[in-house]
Amino acid sequence: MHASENRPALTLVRLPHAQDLDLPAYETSGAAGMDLRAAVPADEPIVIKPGGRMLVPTGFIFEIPAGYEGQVRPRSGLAFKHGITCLNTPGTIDSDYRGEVKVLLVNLGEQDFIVERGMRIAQMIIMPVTQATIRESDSATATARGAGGFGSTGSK
Ligand SMILES: O=c1ccn([C@H]2C[C@H](O)[C@@H](COP(=O)(O)OP(=O)(O)OP(=O)(O)O)O2)c(=O)[nH]1
Ligand SMILES: [Mg+2]
Repeated sequence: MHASENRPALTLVRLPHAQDLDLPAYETSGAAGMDLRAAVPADEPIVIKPGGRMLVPTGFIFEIPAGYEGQVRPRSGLAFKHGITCLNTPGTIDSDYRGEVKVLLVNLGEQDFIVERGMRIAQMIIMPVTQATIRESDSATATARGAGGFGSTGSK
């Protein structure tokens, strides 16, 4: 466990359809993310067809502390074994969002994928984030790179 004084406080609000689900938690002491579980009805699993996408509820509101964002990222095991990933990865959870966190899964595999209740479908990372001040200018300042990009410095 890392020193608690360095950890931002995260409040989770459990929604009625998540009553029996485990609270999202870090699975190991050094885990970067806490796993998110599918809050789908036990008798109505979600089926994601090959090439299809589905929005999967997690059953929780995350009150992300000011100065942080939530990032919803895929789990590598699901990606490797089933071709299941998050379509909009990393999903952005704003600190002022008070709706249920949902996970947009896409099936890049060849088989139907069945999302069952309580399945760990993605992970949530809490990251510091900054809002810039924004101003408009007529021209950009000069640099050595200039407008070069997309391989302009060579491949070796
Ligand atoms: O994977 C995700 C991504 C987003 N959200 C929620 C939280 C986030 O704060 C809100 C808006 O997300 P985003 O800004 O990425 O979507 P948008 O299409 O720009 O919607 P909006 O106009 O509501 O900002 O949707 C999720 O629950 N899961
Ligand atoms: Mg937005």
